[in-house]
Amino acid sequence: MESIIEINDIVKSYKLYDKPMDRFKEAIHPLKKVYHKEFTALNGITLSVKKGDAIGILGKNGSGKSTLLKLITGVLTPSNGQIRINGKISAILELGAGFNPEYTGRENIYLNGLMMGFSREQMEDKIDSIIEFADIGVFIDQAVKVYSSGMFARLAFAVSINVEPDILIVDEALAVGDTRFQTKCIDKMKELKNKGTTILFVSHASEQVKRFCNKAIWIKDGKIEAEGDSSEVVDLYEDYMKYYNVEKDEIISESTELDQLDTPNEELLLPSNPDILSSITKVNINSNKVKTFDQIEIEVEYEVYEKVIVDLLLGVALYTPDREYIFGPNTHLEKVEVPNARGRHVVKYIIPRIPLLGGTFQIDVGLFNNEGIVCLDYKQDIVSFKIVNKYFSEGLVYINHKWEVIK
Ligand SMILES: Nc1ncnc2c1ncn2[C@@H]1O[C@H](COP(=O)(O)OP(=O)(O)OP(=O)(O)O)[C@@H](O)[C@H]1O
Repeated sequence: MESIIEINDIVKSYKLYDKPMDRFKEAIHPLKKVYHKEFTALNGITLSVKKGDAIGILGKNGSGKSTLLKLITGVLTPSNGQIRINGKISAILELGAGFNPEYTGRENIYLNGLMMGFSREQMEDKIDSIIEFADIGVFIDQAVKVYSSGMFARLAFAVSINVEPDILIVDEALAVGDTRFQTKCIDKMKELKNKGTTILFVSHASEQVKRFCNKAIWIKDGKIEAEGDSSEVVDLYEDYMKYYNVEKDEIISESTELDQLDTPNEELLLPSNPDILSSITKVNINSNKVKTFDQIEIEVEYEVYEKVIVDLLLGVALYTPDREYIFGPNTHLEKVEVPNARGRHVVKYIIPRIPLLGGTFQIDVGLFNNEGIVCLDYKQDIVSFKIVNKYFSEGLVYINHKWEVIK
């Protein structure tokens, strides 16, 4: 298949000056004295992106992700190497980039359209759907300098995904939007992906990359450390982050505390924040102390505040006390339908024979939509249980096995 982005051995170095004045001194020095140090942010990146790929870009802070995206969009030029782009790019880079702060939202839509090569007439056909998607009310006719980061994200998304790009670049922009808007954006991104748009997607939530992207690259210290199937690259990256205890952002969404939700009647609790579409209201476990091969039952009660939440899924994850992830199935992957209409629902998760050996284990419960990309509610360590046995084996988990004496 043809490649839409070809990157060949690019290097990007920045000049670092100790003082702003040094830049000026260097520019005017008659003997061309050097006042800067070189810092190489990207060092020999080679990458070929095929049309229709959704590529996740992983890497800890400062690893060079944004630099790579800025090179692809042409905001920066490489110090060395070549980039070949074979289509129209629409990018959501830093919030507010590409907007004129003095112009209104509406004027900025036209401005962005012009930069993308659309005429004013062509933009006139698109403006209503862009404004509807952004959904920022009267602010659309206010200067964007008064916008909140959430409004910026809405406008930037609305423009970028409504201008029929061949390549859509999203750098962390989803993180600022509220749940409802995130859902809308993911739906639209999926639609574009299905139509063959190539998507480059940076997210600190590596689970989002696993679920949305088919491929991923991991950038470490300005070089590609791993690339390939998104699930494999995310696992490698997560292992590294865990092993080196590298700080990373939590994926956990805002959530309401369970105790305040414990109501005796069947009336739905109204969330304090209209952005909450669904919440986990109770989690029970059948027993806090069991033996290996006993049955574990976890009952999850949750509420849906929308008429219906499309693709609602429930996940239950099992962890050791030091947050080693043991097992985390979800209803989407296992094609189980859970109730998703307005109301209070209860779903039971059953492990008929728990194979874990002794120890204390923690349970996380999460509600998501969009195949697990958008988190609606997440409760970490919500219940725990202990496994106590008479000594019969060692290790974390009992694995079926047999012994054969050969000689
Ligand atoms: N204009 C600049 N001048 C000097 N150094 C820069 C400049 N822009 C970025 N850098 C440096 O280059 C490195 C890579 O930055 P980049 O923003 O690409 O990383 P990132 O992976 O996108 O990080 P984050 O996840 O924090 O956004 C960092 O060490 C950063 O400090």
